[in-house]
Amino acid sequence: MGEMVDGNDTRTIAILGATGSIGDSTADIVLANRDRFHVTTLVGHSNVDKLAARAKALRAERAVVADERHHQKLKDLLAGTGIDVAAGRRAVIASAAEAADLVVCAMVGSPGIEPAMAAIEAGNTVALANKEALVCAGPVMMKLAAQKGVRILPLDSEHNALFQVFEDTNRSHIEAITVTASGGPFRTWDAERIRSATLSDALNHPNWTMGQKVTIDSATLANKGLEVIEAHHLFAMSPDAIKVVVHPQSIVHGMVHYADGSVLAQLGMPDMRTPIAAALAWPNRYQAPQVERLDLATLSTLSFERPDLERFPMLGLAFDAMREGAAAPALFNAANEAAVTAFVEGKCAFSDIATIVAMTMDQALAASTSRPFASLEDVLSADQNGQRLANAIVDDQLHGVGAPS
Ligand SMILES: NC(=O)C1=CN([C@@H]2O[C@H](COP(=O)(O)OP(=O)(O)OC[C@H]3O[C@@H](n4cnc5c(N)ncnc54)[C@H](OP(=O)(O)O)[C@@H]3O)[C@@H](O)[C@H]2O)C=CC1
Ligand SMILES: CC(=O)[C@@H](O)[C@H](O)COP(=O)(O)O
Ligand SMILES: [Mn+2]
Repeated sequence: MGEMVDGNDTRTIAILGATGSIGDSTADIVLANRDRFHVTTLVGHSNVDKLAARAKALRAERAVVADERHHQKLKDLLAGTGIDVAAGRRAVIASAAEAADLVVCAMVGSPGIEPAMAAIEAGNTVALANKEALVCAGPVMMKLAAQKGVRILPLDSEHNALFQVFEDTNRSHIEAITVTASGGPFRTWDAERIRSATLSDALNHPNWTMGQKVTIDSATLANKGLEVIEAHHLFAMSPDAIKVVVHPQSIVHGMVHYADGSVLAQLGMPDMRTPIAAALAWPNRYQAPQVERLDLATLSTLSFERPDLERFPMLGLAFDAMREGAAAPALFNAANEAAVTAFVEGKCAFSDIATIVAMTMDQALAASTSRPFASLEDVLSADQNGQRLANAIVDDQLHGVGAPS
């Protein structure tokens, strides 16, 4: 990536997931720093109206839609603009592999694994929001990044916070890191009420405006579980050195605990444009004029509490998966993706998400000897296996049991 020497460099940037929530925040930062970026490719899945509008607004070279059924419409929308158009999964992966100073990986879920790996294989710096890709591919992805000398810049707010602290301090004598959790919309709900939570309840995040899947993950605390595994790989921290604390205001995003008792933290308003600006500008700083400035005296209260693993079993399951290693994190993620889809489709109750994940992991791990992943194929196969098992549990065992009436 081009280093900022005089503060006037221009970075080429590709954005995968350009039409999503992270895509929105990334576009804001690019537009606020227009002369800093040259946008190569924007990738979306099916929202071609938004993709075309964004490609024009960001003056992108190319727009790629993953779902080929929308190819013609995208061509029509961008006719006469000079913006190239492509479609299909191969084109998405090829976009990630094109030379760019930064590839923002912000697709949701395991479909983002191969594009992220392709970007790293090509030697591109990756700005990673798509935590599921790293959770699934962990050691394979980190090994490839090390081999290729590729830096993975975290966009996830907590990991970006920790990255910022690490960048500014000596990375020795670290005892632990803390990832904060808002606690989600059900932080104060009792177990019975959580059991029958509706989709609209789950989408009512107290602090962050995000895509549907990560918002539901925040409600189950699966998001925090994924983030713990993400931190394990990104920062090479042992499972015992990764802590989670519930912090309902989402102002303190991450903390690093040192051997002398010091704890360094990064703070900011809950707005993804701050971590995105920090990652896209690294090792410098760019403008994020849209972000409300932090005023602690106005906020007045920052509170912290322990997570409750009984009401939120997904967090404990994620710690188990991280400690088990090998296929377990990919299975955890795959089962969660399938269970969240089932919940969204009304096929299971909110609390069944954890049941489906626990059953999937028990079945999968009992049926195979757990060996470390050697390749991307191992990762993709565990993902498919986890999705298949979880979907079978939804169809065969939970059918009609947990579904809301
Ligand atoms: N939103 C946030 O604040 C945060 C998000 N993250 C992580 O970032 C990732 C993205 O989250 P978010 O932006 O909220 O999600 P959204 O659902 O808002 O956006 C997802 C994006 O991915 C695209 N997409 C979905 N499936 C595919 C596919 N198969 N191929 C190509 N593109 C695809 C969508 O296209 P289309 O619009 O056309 O469907 C859209 O651009 C997730 O992994 C999430 O956990 C992490 C921290 C914070
Ligand atoms: C903005 C971001 O980074 C999200 O991943 C956030 O962490 C979600 O909030 P929760 O703390 O509720 O999971
Ligand atoms: Mn996060």
